[in-house]
Amino acid sequence: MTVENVCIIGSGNWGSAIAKIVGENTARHNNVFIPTVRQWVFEENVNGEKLTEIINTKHENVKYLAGVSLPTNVVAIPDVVEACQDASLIVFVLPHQFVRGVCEKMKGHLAPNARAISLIKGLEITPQGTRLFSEEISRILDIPCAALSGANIADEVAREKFCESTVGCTNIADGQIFHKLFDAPYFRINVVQDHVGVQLCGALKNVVAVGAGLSDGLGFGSNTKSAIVRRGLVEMRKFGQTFFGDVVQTETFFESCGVADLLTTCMGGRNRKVAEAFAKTGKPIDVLEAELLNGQKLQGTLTAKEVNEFLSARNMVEDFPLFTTVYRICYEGLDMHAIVRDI
Ligand SMILES: NC(=O)c1ccc[n+]([C@@H]2O[C@H](COP(=O)([O-])OP(=O)(O)OC[C@H]3O[C@@H](n4cnc5c(N)ncnc54)[C@H](O)[C@@H]3O)[C@@H](O)[C@H]2O)c1
Ligand SMILES: O=P(O)(O)OC[C@H](O)CO
Repeated sequence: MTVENVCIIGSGNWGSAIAKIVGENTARHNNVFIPTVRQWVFEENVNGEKLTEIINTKHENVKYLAGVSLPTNVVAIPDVVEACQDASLIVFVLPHQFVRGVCEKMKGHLAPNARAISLIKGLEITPQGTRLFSEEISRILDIPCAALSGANIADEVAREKFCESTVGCTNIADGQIFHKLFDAPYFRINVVQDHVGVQLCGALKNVVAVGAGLSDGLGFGSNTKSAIVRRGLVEMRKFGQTFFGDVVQTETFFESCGVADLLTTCMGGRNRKVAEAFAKTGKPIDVLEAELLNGQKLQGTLTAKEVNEFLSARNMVEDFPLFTTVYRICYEGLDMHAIVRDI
């Protein structure tokens, strides 16, 4: 059996939580994986010290996942080329706005047997249409790419509170390897072959979460939020059916990446939190992101804009009233009460 060499690209809130799981699993299954996991960390100064040095000495990402110990076999590296060299399994876990730039730097430096998995929740919009991040990574780096997504708020996963997640992988043998890399007693993995549906759910739920946060901020109750969640789920499935046809399976919406992630993100996620504050204060979203998230990045408003560009180009904004209303409230100054009036 080939021994797999793992690297992680990204070290934010989710990147750090997943590094804990991956580090634990490579050490446990040392007949399948080389125990050392290299993690590319976007270098920054934290209280006068380099974040990579803090991670490598204290074994804690004090900025993005404070209070959680990382396995000592996870090694932080500031140079992305050095981090990915010789890796056979590459885990991408970055805010979606940075993916293309980072992949361009990695291009031409990968091992011939490299395969990737994307944990990114977002969509890449191109003039031709939407592109999933697995496709964008495959296109730039010329390697196969699977996807992992689920009802996984990073802080809860890192504190080993039980949850599930979904791996979407068309190659069955690689799906089994990814199962070994991520599955843990507190992080149960189900592997499906619909990697498109897995990613579509992960991206679109963030737009619904913004709607749920607006509802909370305006003082509506559980019934209203449930209505937004239900309509969001309908639009997510419709988006999949309309633009990806039979490639996206209805069953995928019942996996952790589907309805479960939609629920958790609308109850406890960062998109919900910032949208609630937006409805309460009227401050610009980017100001609230900086004030409330300590360097973590919001995905839902950006995805709402990207989805709107995609739908506008096809004259289809009215077919997705919730996605469109979230966009108009966040970017066009539409009255926030439209979140219940216009959907
Ligand atoms: N946090 C969660 O609970 C969670 C759970 C599941 C999935 N996700 C998804 O995982 C992905 C990564 O999210 P996260 O929570 O790890 O990140 P995050 O929101 O904590 O983002 C901060 C990260 O972005 C990096 N960064 C900042 N500027 C950069 C630049 N110019 N170039 C490259 N990197 C830069 C920072 O160094 C840091 O690692 C997202 O798609 C998110 O939707 C997040
Ligand atoms: O905090 P959010 O809104 O980015 O959501 C986090 C995760 O995607 C929940 O699974």
